Amino acid sequence: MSVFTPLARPELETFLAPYGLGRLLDFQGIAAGSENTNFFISLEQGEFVLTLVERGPVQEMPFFIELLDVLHDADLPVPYALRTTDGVALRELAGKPALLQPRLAGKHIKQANAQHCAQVGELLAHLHLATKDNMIKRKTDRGLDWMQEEGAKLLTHLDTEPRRLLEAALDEIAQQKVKILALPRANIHADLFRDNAMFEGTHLTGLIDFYNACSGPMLYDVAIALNDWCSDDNGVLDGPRTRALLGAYAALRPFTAAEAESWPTMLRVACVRFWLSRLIAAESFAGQDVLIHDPMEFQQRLAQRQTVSAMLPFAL
Ligand SMILES: Nc1ncnc2c1ncn2[C@@H]1O[C@H](COP(=O)(O)OP(=O)(O)O)[C@@H](O)[C@H]1O
Ligand SMILES: N[C@@H](CCOP(=O)(O)O)C(=O)O
Repeated sequence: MSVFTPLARPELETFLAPYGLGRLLDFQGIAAGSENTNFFISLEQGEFVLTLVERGPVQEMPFFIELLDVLHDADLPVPYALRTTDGVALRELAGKPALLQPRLAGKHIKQANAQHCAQVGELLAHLHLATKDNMIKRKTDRGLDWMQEEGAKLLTHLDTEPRRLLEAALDEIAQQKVKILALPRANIHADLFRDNAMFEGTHLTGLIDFYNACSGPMLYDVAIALNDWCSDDNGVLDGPRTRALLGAYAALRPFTAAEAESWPTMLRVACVRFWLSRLIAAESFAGQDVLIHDPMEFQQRLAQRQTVSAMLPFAL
């Protein structure tokens, strides 16, 4: 489980009172998630999620709150910080920054099909279109510099084969960095995995967990999503799901020629990002009661992305 900070009913009741949403009926810690403490909260006036921010860029909470307001105002299905009757969005509980958000309907899906992937592509394009002309600047703390720095440190922890794979990827990042950073930018989710989307049947009801969101190349966001939504169990990209996600995205925001050229590199960079963060998490949380994702999954995906056959549909 990942409830890092347990809460007692009286402190919750005191915290929730200023929202004016009625009495606390029930609350339950959420086991899923690996970064923050989350609770499902039932109040007389509805269902909510309380998040205590445990790690990561705590000082940048105003960015996340502003971005979610922008996306909510653009009618995208995202949570957003509710305000107390005095208008306060970011509060503190048990010494941690705390937010109350509406609970989105739906649940995560494990097995994605082409219909799910098309909706993910469409929503991702809407997210980028809603922010690309008024991007709220935030440099990611897990960008190319971070990959180069952490990757170099981790090389010595790896066996020969994965070390060669990572070395080649780090060399490519060094060579392609300028090109990657010059690609078209917007605010990006940067972690659009299956466990950050909610579905009712094949209908995408929401996107959650914006704590990796930043300003960055839109193509990077597409590559991150594709690597999770469209990989098979061997890390190979599945044709129908890949075409569905890319086609739905490009129908709303056509890719540029520069993006098409950088596509194979971007798929590899997106693998490196999560291979490294999972290796680091596996080392730092070993033996603890924290959800750790398997680093091997991204090692395997990176190995499979050495040759990329899926072309990016782009506007001429
Ligand atoms: N607004 C929300 N609506 C519905 N469920 C949510 C919402 N926010 C979080 N959850 C639930 O909590 C779980 C963990 O949330 P997440 O933001 O992914 O945590 P973490 O930041 O720790 O990874 C999600 O998998 C989801 O089930
Ligand atoms: N979706 C990621 C976890 C989130 O990344 P992090 O760097 O914020 O831990 C994964 O599956 O690895």
